[in-house]
Amino acid sequence: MAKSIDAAHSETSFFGDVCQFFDHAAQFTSHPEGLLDQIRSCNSVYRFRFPIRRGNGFEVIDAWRVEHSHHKSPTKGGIRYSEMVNEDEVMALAALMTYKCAIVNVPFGGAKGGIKINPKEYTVAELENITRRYTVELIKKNFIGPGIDVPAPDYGSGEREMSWIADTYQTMNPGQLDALGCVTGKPLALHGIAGRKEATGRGVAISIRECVSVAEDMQKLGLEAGLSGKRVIVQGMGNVGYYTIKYLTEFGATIVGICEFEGAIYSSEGFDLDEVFNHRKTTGSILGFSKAHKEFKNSSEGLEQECDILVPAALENQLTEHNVANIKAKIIAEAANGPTTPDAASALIERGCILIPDMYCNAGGVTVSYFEWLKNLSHVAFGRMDKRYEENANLNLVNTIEKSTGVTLDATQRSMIIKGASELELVNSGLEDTMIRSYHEIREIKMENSRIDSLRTAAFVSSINKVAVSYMNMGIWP
Ligand SMILES: NC(=O)C1=CN([C@@H]2O[C@H](COP(=O)(O)OP(=O)(O)OC[C@H]3O[C@@H](n4cnc5c(N)ncnc54)[C@H](OP(=O)(O)O)[C@@H]3O)[C@@H](O)[C@H]2O)C=CC1
Ligand SMILES: O=C(O)CCC(=O)C(=O)O
Repeated sequence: MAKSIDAAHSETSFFGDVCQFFDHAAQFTSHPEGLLDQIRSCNSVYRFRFPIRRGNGFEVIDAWRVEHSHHKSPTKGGIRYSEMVNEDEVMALAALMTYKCAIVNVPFGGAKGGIKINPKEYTVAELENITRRYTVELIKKNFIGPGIDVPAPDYGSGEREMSWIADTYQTMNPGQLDALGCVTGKPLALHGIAGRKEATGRGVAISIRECVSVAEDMQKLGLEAGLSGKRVIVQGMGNVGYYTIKYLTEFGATIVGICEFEGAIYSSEGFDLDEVFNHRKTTGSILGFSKAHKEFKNSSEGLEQECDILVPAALENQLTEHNVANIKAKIIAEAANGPTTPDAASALIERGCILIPDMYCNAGGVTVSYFEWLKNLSHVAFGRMDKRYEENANLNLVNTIEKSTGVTLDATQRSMIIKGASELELVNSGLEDTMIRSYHEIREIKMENSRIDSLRTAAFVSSINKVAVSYMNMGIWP
């Protein structure tokens, strides 16, 4: 059967790349081509334009929302604010959301949004107008709602934009009890959830920690198991990159390189995240940091320096046929969506590198978004009902044990045992469990079939199978 128009996208397009990875993995499944075509294609592509007032005139803004798959509702995915955004990119990112949610068992279909602006060139008031008008356009076409399609932050957007979306949706839907579940990544004060801002980076760090914990796999790379002392280069110090560095450092890794838009820095002794962050904030550039041993005005040279692990956490198409030969890392952790082209990925795999695929590696964000959505639907913070109950039960247990054994715990031991879990602790525990479990799920799929060449192929096999089961169970209506 002929492939859909979507799948036939140019081989050089980002969506084409995602379809190429999909098709490679699909050969390890037994689904009919019609079903595979349904899974692979984007179900709804909404492209729209709207005007905003600017200076003495007005400007027309291009925007998109793509719902890739409705095998589960709502659909879910961030909104990218970037002057480079285009329809192909939003389609690719929406498709990745479908596979990502399936891998980590988050019960959503995939979606993504895009607004074609460079947010740095707009005032806060203009950004608010753009975001609110974008939301209204989604409402008009039924492309947003707690049970329909739930946006979140992505490149160029964050808590502030999510607040404007929530407020606009709530205003346009007075009395809708679950209205705040229309978007995730909101600030805590607007019923966001503790830990969402850090979640993607935290999840990336956990995915890497899990990967390097498998001694058998590390031995093949000539590396010791464990993160301690592993040299890491991170590209992008935005939301995802910043928290990835923070948690990798906490887990014992050494950040030897950081690459940003304007250049890259390298130090074999490792960087302190906040020193570099503050230097960039004060001077406007990562370059000129006094503790760097080397610096590169051409940022991509930073990716090619000596390290064990490379974490692209900025944008797609960073590792390509043009630079892959110079990459020294043995492990590539795709914190960004789509940072490695299919050609570069094949070269890395052939060389024996481990590639932790984006659709798993950065799934911590949507995992915690799912927790936020659940919190919004239940109208109660996690831990609120049971924290005190748990503490009282633990206290009774400790008292009973002390009494029967004659051993008295000191104050620190007592409070550690008695303490009930806070929302943040529950969120982090759910995130950690999800990332660890999913890593081994995809690794197992790879190990079970020697023809499956990479964790990405295994991840696609896992998600194709899960989405296929949903579609088969749903049947076709009418
Ligand atoms: N936010 C989230 O929860 C999730 C994000 N992702 C993905 O992670 C990636 C990063 O997103 P996020 O951190 O949210 O975005 P941000 O906008 O917070 O940060 C992106 C960072 O990357 C830098 N950057 C951009 N281009 C380059 C480049 N060519 N070389 C080096 N640095 C560059 C930016 O620099 P500057 O400051 O100069 O603009 C910025 O510091 C994207 O691919 C996104 O889709 C995936 C899952 C969830
Ligand atoms: O948190 C979410 O819902 C989605 C985040 C996102 O856009 C992504 O994972 O790429």
